[in-house]
Amino acid sequence: MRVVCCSNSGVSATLPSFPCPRFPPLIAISSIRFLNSTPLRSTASPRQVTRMASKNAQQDTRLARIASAIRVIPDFPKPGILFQDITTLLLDTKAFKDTVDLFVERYRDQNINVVAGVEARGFIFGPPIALAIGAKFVPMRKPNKLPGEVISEEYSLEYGTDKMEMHVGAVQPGERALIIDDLIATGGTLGAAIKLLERVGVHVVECACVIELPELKDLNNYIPMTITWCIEKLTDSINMKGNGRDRLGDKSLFVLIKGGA
Ligand SMILES: O=P(O)(O)OC[C@H]1O[C@H](OP(=O)(O)OP(=O)(O)O)[C@H](O)[C@@H]1O
Ligand SMILES: Nc1ncnc2[nH]cnc12
Repeated sequence: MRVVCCSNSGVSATLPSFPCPRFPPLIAISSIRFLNSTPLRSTASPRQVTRMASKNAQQDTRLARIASAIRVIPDFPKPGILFQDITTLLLDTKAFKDTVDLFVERYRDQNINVVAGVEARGFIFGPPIALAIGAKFVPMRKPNKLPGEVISEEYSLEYGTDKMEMHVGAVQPGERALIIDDLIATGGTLGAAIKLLERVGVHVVECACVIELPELKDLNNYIPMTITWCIEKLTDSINMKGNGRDRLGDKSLFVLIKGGA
């Protein structure tokens, strides 16, 4: 999987993971990571360089606002989970608009016909993006929710399995799709959405999420390995190469914010 973090600017924000009191206030950003920075081309004129620099600064501000509008609630829905709560992002009209705008800016010239949103939180971000880029919105639902004929795909959760469904006829072979969800953890959910669309001949251009969580199994893997290997893995993570690279196979993933484990 290729992971792209707000690659237009080369910037993504990082959410802190820290012990919080229950229902903490809106979090502050601990750091902003500069990733995949697009080098300024030597052929750019001074005016172009200034314009690019000011665009990057504008995107930094937007990502900082988005990151600080996401609330982290420890031990929800069960002990040990740091829940990334995007409902507080929806309360901040500017941060919500910035979130939608960043996706729209990336996808509006990509000839995308379908925005597929994953239930439930992909239904929040998907429709405004679909409307803005002139694509139809297709809901990817939990089982037994869609009334018409469906195709379905089973996928693994940490414990057990789940199923995702899509209406037959909602998409056509050859269409170009963007898959939207709020968050990627194991990648099982997005993987199922990719399979469903590809089974009916749709080209999945990219998956996009607001937040990416690091894969816990990656972190566990650090423990028994050699110090050199650990340093390499950590360097990869810092450069956004290691984390979650295999979660979606070779499919590209675009994320705005890196959440803590
Ligand atoms: O990458 P994964 O490990 O598959 O996890 C990510 C999924 O988990 C959450 O949804 P959840 O299943 O909690 O459903 P909900 O949005 O209906 O609450 C989240 O909104 C993603 O859809
Ligand atoms: N930590 C988390 N916060 C919010 N949604 C999630 N889905 C899976 N893990 C999650």
